[in-house]
Amino acid sequence: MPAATLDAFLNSYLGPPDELRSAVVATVRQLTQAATKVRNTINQGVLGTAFAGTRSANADGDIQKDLDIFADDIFLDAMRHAPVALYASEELEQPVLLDSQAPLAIAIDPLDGSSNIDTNVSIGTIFSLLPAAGLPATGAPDGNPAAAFLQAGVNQLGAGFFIYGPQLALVLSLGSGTHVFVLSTRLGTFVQAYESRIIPQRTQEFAINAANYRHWDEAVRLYIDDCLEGTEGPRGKDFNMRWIASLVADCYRILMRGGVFLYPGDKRKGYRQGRLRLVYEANPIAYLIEQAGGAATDTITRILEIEPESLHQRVPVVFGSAREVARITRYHTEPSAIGERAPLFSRRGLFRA
Ligand SMILES: O=P(O)(O)OC[C@H]1O[C@](O)(COP(=O)(O)O)[C@@H](O)[C@@H]1O
Ligand SMILES: [Mg+2]
Ligand SMILES: [Mg+2]
Repeated sequence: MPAATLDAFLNSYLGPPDELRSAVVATVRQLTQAATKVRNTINQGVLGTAFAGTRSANADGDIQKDLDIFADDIFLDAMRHAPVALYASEELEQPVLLDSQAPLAIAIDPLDGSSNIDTNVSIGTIFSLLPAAGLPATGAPDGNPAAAFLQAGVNQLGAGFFIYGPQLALVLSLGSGTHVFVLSTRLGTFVQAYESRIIPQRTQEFAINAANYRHWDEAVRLYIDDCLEGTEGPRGKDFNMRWIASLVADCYRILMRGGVFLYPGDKRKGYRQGRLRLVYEANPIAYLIEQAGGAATDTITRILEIEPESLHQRVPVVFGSAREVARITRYHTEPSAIGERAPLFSRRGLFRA
């Protein structure tokens, strides 16, 4: 039976006394309060006129909108009341040290899908919870607090995202399945909507920004070409395409009905490693996807096994239905098979679903 509320779910996760577990639970509770505040501001749209304009660039060179900064402030403030040692954000060059004795480190994308703010399309907040204990974290020998975040995504204690869409939903995994909670304004609390989502293994739907076609590597082009050829091509079936340009919304759709998402590296300046950030975008999304039976790679390597080299590093990302993700890896690792393709579709047997 699904737990009726997020509170019930968190209480059942708590189990016997355990410092890390209770820290995770306390932090998720603070995050939900902060997300509700951000949601209330988003609901104002342009009436919250303070959020119409743009600011300067963030650590990664992206233009920061006022709502990016506002959300960052709200979440940082909330984490001051949580057992969190370090707060790392897309919007801050360096992590903020909050409490050197606390057991957790949080990495966050406070406002994902910024380009959709003005267009009334779903946006979100992505977070990754890591252990801070035992790391050079709080007093790194080189004085670098970012070192706490340079651990592979398999170390995550939990991950999730809020989606500010028609519903305010929380997609959460604490290591046993990926669960969805929706804010009930009637009850004033998050209520479980889906317990343990399972992503179908196969799919006929892909998500990619096709405007970058000419910049992609050969393997990505061939994969998309084969999908587009539909019943007349080597896949022998028609595909559908979606691209919301909000990672949270594209991920939510895949959790609900399957599909595959690609943001590969490409030949544009600064895009060799794609656009998405490993520590606070790819890792938490990969954790949620794997916990739902899907797969996530950088086209070849499992995202969760990549050792980050820097806090804001980018990574190519492919995630979703496991068989489709594996197929995309084969386009990258079996170039001889790709070479045998058209005009006779001699790869037909290998690549047919
Ligand atoms: O505009 P593009 O190149 O299609 O990129 C869209 C992608 O960029 C992002 O908006 C990056 O996230 P931010 O908005 O947090 O920078 C993703 O949500 C989305 O998947
Ligand atoms: Mg983002
Ligand atoms: Mg962002």
